[in-house]
Amino acid sequence: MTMLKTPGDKYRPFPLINLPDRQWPSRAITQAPRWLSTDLRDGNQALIDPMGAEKKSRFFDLLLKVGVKEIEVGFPASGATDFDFISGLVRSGRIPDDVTVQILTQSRRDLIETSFASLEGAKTAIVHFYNAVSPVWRKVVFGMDMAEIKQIAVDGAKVVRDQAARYSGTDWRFEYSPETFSTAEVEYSVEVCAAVMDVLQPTPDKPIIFNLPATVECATPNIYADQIELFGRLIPNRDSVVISLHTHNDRGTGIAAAELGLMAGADRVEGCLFGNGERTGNCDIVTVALNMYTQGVDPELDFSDIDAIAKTVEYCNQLPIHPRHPYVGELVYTSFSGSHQDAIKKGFTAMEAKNDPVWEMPYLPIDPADLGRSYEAVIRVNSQSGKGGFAWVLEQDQGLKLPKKMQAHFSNRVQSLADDLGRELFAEDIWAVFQKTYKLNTPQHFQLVDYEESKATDGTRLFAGKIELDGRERSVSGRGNGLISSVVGTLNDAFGVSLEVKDYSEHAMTAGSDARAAAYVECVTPQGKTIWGVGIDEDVATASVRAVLSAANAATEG
Ligand SMILES: CC(=O)SCCNC(=O)CCNC(=O)[C@H](O)C(C)(C)COP(=O)(O)OP(=O)(O)OC[C@H]1O[C@@H](n2cnc3c(N)ncnc32)[C@H](O)[C@@H]1OP(=O)(O)O
Ligand SMILES: CC(C)C(=O)C(=O)O
Repeated sequence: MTMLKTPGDKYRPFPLINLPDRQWPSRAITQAPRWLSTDLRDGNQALIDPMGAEKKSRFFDLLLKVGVKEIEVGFPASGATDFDFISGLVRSGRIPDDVTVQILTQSRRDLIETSFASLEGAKTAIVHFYNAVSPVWRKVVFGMDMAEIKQIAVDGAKVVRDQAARYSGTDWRFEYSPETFSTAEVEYSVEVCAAVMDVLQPTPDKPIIFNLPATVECATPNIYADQIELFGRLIPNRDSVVISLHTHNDRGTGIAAAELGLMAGADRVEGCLFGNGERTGNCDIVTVALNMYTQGVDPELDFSDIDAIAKTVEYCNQLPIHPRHPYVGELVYTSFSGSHQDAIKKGFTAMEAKNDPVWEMPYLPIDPADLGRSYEAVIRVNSQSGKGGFAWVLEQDQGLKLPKKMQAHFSNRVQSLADDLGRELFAEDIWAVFQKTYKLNTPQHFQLVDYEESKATDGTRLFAGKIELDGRERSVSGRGNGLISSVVGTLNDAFGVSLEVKDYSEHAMTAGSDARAAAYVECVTPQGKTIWGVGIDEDVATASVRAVLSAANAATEG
């Protein structure tokens, strides 16, 4: 078999929904929905090895920490693992008062009865029952017509109602899913849901949750939004109904569908952390929530330590999270390419300089620090990188802020190293080549001896010390530009090294090394060659002398 030249022979386009006065395209998401985590159910049923009690327990605690208030804890009728976990959880008293657990069952008497038994003793709980309603399932799975399918839902609702009356100590809530909603006729789903309402008699105080799943995502997300908006218009007693979204990601647009569904009037979103779930996964509620956050809307979920959350999720699911997964992947805040690095570095400088917290950052839609990520990984260096890349790494790692012209000078060295090694350059690679280029860790040709610094009455630093070469020593002293001129003059007069200083800068160091000041000097030799010198020292005046000596060493060593 190969891909068809005429796929239309095999596949049909999804029909559009006739909703010319649709409202959702001009709406925005302005508040957090109710969130339902289905990690322990839809996520769990999609795992190669479903979670046992220990992993389920850890996941449950994680969800509490994140702040999820409604948690689908399992499918009690699936077997002892889920039943025991759920009944154990209920009896343990580990369910906080503001958290409601939910279970799922097919709309079948025996399974519903088992499900209620698992929740016996709960203060409050949501019983979620479902049956598929769309044409292919009606025809292929059930071999039933529309009336018979509706009857499955109604019969299930009756069992749910009667079981709730039997276990009257619990404040029961109900959720019904017309499974495969997004591939069914909306009017028919409404008809089935209305029939369920007739049995369960929801009220505005005790509404029923209608979960409208894109069980298999088969259309663009605008169509799902149309279906949700239409359902909301047609369902009777809308104020007694909570509309819940449950999207899957078969076309890769499960998150977009949930977002458009919220714009279309839904109240609640079901999904899994980082999008685990059947086939291509459920809606990733982390991404939906953080998308809201980056629009200035509080999602009411806490992902401040996203890496710890990811670690627990990976452990429980035994599935890795992709390095490019939105918000959490290892590489999602990292730029390797030169122009991105340049823009990000400028962005951080501009953020430091401005006096308000509004995030204006090229290429980074969210501040990684909000999710507990450091800025270190924001820029990494390889052969695709530019000046901004290594300058950032030297600044983060060593506290050095290279002058722009010097970055251009050092750039060739970094580029050659990256090309030679054919791999990422780490901070230690860049620091090593920097030290080598500016003679920082090699035995110095010109040495500084017997030196000290003091503070002048105007607060500037005064330097006094000696330059030494091959046993010959010459004293230099002074401060600021005068000191640099004195060193350059001494090098010329006493040692025959002629350098003209073109540029000089210095700064206090805030990261990395123990030293506290760095100085950079751009010199030109009589032959017109540009040489940069770097000095690092506890004191700024000493750093500046060292910078000139570093240039002199480079000039004399060739
Ligand atoms: C889209 C979703 O994610 S839905 C959730 C799916 N999750 C799970 O299935 C996980 C847990 N499930 C299980 O462990 C098992 O399916 C069990 C134990 C619950 C039931 O197992 P079985 O009794 O073997 O039934 P099975 O699930 O295979 O369903 C087959 C029968 O139920 C019928 N059925 C399927 N879904 C439903 C439903 N929602 N309501 C009523 N009947 C249903 C089928 O038509 C079929 O009937 P048939 O035997 O007359 O042809
Ligand atoms: C049972 C429903 C909610 C479901 O999991 C789905 O349709 O994907």
